[in-house]
Amino acid sequence: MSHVPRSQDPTFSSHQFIQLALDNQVLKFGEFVLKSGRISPYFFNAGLLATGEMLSLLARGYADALAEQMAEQMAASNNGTDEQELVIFGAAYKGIPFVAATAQALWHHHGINAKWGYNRKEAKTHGEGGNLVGADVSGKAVWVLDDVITAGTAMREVVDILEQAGASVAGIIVALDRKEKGLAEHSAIQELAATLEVPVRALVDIDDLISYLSDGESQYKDATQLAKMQHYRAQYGV
Ligand SMILES: O=P(O)(O)OC[C@H]1O[C@H](OP(=O)(O)OP(=O)(O)O)[C@H](O)[C@@H]1O
Ligand SMILES: O=C(O)c1cc(=O)[nH]c(=O)[nH]1
Repeated sequence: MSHVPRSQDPTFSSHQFIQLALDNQVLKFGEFVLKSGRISPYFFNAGLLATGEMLSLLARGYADALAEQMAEQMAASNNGTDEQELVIFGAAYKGIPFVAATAQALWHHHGINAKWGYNRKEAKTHGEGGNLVGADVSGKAVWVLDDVITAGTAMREVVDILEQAGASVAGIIVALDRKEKGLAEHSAIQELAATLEVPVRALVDIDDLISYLSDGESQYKDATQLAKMQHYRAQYGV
């Protein structure tokens, strides 16, 4: 087992992330029923980002994107002298480990002491009760983190949960944007950005994956698979 000191941790690279995701079956090809009911020829199973290397790389991606957003906001406000509070929120379930790892990456790599929390899918009826865990989000503008966005249903649910808790959404970051139709003809990300009037970002998207798979050098290059993905995109993609 090799040890890479933290100071040498790589910055996020979409190419490396896709390579690791393919090598570890996080990205799989076949026939998958999605939350939206769509039948997809590919699936991103973020539950299999189950090593320290992959979790660290992903968390670095979220953290770098958040730090960039914070720097932009600071530059835009009061000559950059305002101290900005950062509250990040993981969407259950897969967003939960990612928000925790991102809070650590923000601290280690950017010196940002973010507050973090997440939701439970089933409200707890004993002890502290409720469906929110971690930092108090009431009255806060919160960045939401999730693994993947398809039709946007999960994200709309999280937005509702946060609004009911008295929070607002400051922005959204997902690891993978499948670039699919949301409620109408625009993509789920475009709809959320327009409705909430906040930045909505993805670390990688389906076009990155398709260009990776189309690369003649890639061991995963597969014309049949690519054709299936293009066919699916023609049906549901934006
Ligand atoms: O944009 P959408 O069409 O809503 O699809 C994407 C959502 O689907 C999955 O959630 P799911 O509830 O299936 O999984 P999880 O509980 O394992 O996070 C995924 O984690 C996203 O949150
Ligand atoms: O739309 C979904 O349900 C979905 C798509 C995907 O690629 N990965 C996932 O976990 N869920």
